[in-house]
Amino acid sequence: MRAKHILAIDQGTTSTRSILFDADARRVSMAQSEFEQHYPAAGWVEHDPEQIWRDTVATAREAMAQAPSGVASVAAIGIANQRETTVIWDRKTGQPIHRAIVWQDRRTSDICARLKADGAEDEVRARTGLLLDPYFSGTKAAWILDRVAGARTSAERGELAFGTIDSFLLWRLTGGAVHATDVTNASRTLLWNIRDQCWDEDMCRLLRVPAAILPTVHDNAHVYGATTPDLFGRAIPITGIAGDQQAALFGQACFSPGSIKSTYGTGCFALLNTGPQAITSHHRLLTTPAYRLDGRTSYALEGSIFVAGAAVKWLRDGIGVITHASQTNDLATQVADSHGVYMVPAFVGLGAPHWDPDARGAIYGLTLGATQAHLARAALEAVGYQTMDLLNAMTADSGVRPAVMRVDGGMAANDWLCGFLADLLELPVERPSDLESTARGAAFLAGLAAGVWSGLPEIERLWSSGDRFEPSMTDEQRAPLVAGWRDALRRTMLPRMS
Ligand SMILES: Nc1ncnc2c1ncn2[C@@H]1O[C@H](COP(=O)(O)OP(=O)(O)O)[C@@H](O)[C@H]1O
Ligand SMILES: O=P(O)(O)OC[C@H](O)CO
Repeated sequence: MRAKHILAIDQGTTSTRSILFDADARRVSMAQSEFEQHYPAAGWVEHDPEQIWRDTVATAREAMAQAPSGVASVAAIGIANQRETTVIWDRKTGQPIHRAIVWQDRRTSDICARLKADGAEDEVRARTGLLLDPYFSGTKAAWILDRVAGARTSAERGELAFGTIDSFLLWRLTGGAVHATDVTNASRTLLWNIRDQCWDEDMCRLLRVPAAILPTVHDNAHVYGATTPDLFGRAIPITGIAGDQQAALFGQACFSPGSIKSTYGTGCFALLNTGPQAITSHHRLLTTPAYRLDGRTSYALEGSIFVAGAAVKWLRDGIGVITHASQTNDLATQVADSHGVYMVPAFVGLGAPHWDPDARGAIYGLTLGATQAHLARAALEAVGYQTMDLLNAMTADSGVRPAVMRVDGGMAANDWLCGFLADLLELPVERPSDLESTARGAAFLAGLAAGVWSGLPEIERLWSSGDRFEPSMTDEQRAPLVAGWRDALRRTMLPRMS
């Protein structure tokens, strides 16, 4: 093994992880900290940026301390982050002026509905690859500027900085020296023009976000800056940044057009690499940069499902049906089917391909025979059905039916889910030996810029397969299950459609 280590910071929706990788992309050490979710009103979700910052520093220190050679061997840092989550801070003090508004937050759905009614959506899609949905950062930033006293004026004077979590962490890690982000995070704001590769003045005007608050945008593998020496004992270069889902695509070595990965964390995000071509979706998927290296962009079609593991978390924390997430695997296996129970996990609205911010979760088909096991199975099945809907939309848009689906994220540890996915997608599902693809992707990007790895072919060779799940369900078995899902989905959206 060569001596160089890369520290990857994976700042996710529910936890902050720091993982040290060696030059063979093997995990050396890891530290993780779960943090508090704030729900100040129905449909609102916030995080405390100070807690995220404290956890980032603490987990990074812990991960490096666990390694035999400590901080000394760390060649570079890579950051992957929950995307869209919005922070605005004071450039002078470095203090956030409001709690971070999380990607799941629906508070700006009225603003989006108004813009849609004004006919802005086609233009928005053409410029940004996105749709008008409160998911993205732009309307969240405008909301903060409107609600915090004096913020809009300060923003226009250039006194405030906007960033997704990567940007906020970069600012703090560099002691306020660098206000930057990468192209994947920029592209989730509704303010970044994916074709011209610049902040879009018209979009800034439309969403009322002053350009003065926006960060500089770079390639994913880039020397962004260095940590202040007081943090970890010496300055460490920060040389890779990507939104977590793009980082996972990179960590899964999905470099060729037609390769696809699906990450099952809080939500589920499937990204299909479409190469240098930015495909416009006709099925309400997102067009998004997958990564930009040496100024060359590879694009992806993305399907975003807002609730995957979060439904399992709700079974555990919300209604106490289970005490541990992994129990869902055993429960699903105990029963022959879901007993006609369907869960539509629209807890924070529905993402792709429906984009219905006002839909809410529902459980259908309950009879007196329904048990805890059927409920757990229905929660897992819902994740499968939603992934199937995304894959069908991707195939319709791109003409590509991938040969295999690579999966990762905390929920991909669930064998039953992986088997059900293979059956529904009618594709082999491949799970890497280590599920931390997001962190590995951030490490790969940082390692590329730091000279630890020479290029994509070398990284491709470092990817290692764990388990493979082959489809075994017949069409006759699949058809009624899917019909039941379609019916449940229709019922969930129906009350507001009529
Ligand atoms: N064995 C399992 N079966 C089902 N769900 C699981 C399992 N293990 C973890 N999860 C779910 O996965 C999520 C955690 O995955 P993770 O990748 O850490 O999420 P994030 O990065 O979004 O914080 C939680 O929502 C949890 O409920
Ligand atoms: O925290 P995750 O892994 O669910 O990812 C969140 C996404 O980046 C939101 O777009």
